Amino acid sequence: MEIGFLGLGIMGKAMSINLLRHGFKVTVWNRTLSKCDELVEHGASVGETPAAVVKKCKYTIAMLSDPSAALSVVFDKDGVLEQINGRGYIDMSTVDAETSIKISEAIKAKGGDFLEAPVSGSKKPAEDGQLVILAAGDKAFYDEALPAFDVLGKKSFFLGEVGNGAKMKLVVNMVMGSMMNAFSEGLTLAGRSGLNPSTLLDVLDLGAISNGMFKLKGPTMLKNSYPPAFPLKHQQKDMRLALALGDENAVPMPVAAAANEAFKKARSMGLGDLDFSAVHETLQ
Ligand SMILES: NC(=O)C1=CN([C@@H]2O[C@H](COP(=O)(O)OP(=O)(O)OC[C@H]3O[C@@H](n4cnc5c(N)ncnc54)[C@H](OP(=O)(O)O)[C@@H]3O)[C@@H](O)[C@H]2O)C=CC1
Ligand SMILES: O=CC(=O)O
Repeated sequence: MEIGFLGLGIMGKAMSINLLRHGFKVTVWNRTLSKCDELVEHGASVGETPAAVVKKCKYTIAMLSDPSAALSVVFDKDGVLEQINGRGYIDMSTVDAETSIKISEAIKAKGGDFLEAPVSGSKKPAEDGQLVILAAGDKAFYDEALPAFDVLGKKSFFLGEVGNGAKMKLVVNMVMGSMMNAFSEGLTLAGRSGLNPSTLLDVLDLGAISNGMFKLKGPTMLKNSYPPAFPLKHQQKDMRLALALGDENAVPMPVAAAANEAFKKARSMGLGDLDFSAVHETLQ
């Protein structure tokens, strides 16, 4: 079955290669078209525009940076809407519920099917097909897309109406961003107070707050090395969108708000394209 894929950044590249490796025929598009070349080497075809990809494929997946990119690819000239009638569209980007609902309504009005399906898990889980997929929208379309989700992820959740996937993803990343800041502060405090921060990593790993993120990011943070798996600018976008969700629901989130300030500071220091663990540098 032919699947379309729009957006070949860190995540989209890994995910589309994974689909190709598992026997799907994939047609790709990326705003910077030259990034499609590597996918062609893996067996993909290329569409010149989002509309051209959608026209060829039973359904098309998108993995784009933020709400404005997600809206632009759907609504602009040569965008998804022009060819969606009778076809499906799955937006796996991390956006807010309002953006997702706007896209869903436009696609349905044009006779297409829609799912939002943001993911938890970073570059390596994307490469290994170990993402956690947070889908919502048309249930029949979800069932149809399951063979692709089974390749991309280790578990898919169907969360009901459009918006619930976006909200779940933002809550998860709000917790993750707050944890990353607490972790950075802990590493810095350990070092400055005369402890060996590597020993702190061992102690944390043996206790009740042991987790994959500390284990994975801790050793590189101690080397002040932040190769981008999850770019810091995207983590700050997720904190911003999660805080807006908190505003809407009158949920006080002082911890997340403080973490957002740290990510903003990191962006102002020019660290937005590094991994989100580079927020550690704001304390150095
Ligand atoms: N990296 C991670 O660990 C994870 C990321 N996510 C989420 O997945 C999404 C993608 O992340 P990631 O792959 O890391 O991001 P990247 O920054 O690596 O890639 C972003 C992609 O969006 C495209 N893009 C940006 N702006 C536009 C636009 N205006 N019009 C069309 N295309 C555009 C880029 O195209 P171009 O190449 O031309 O710049 C690129 O293909 C984000 O929403 C992120 O929050 C979710 C889970 C994990
Ligand atoms: O959105 C990022 C992730 O690691 O999940």
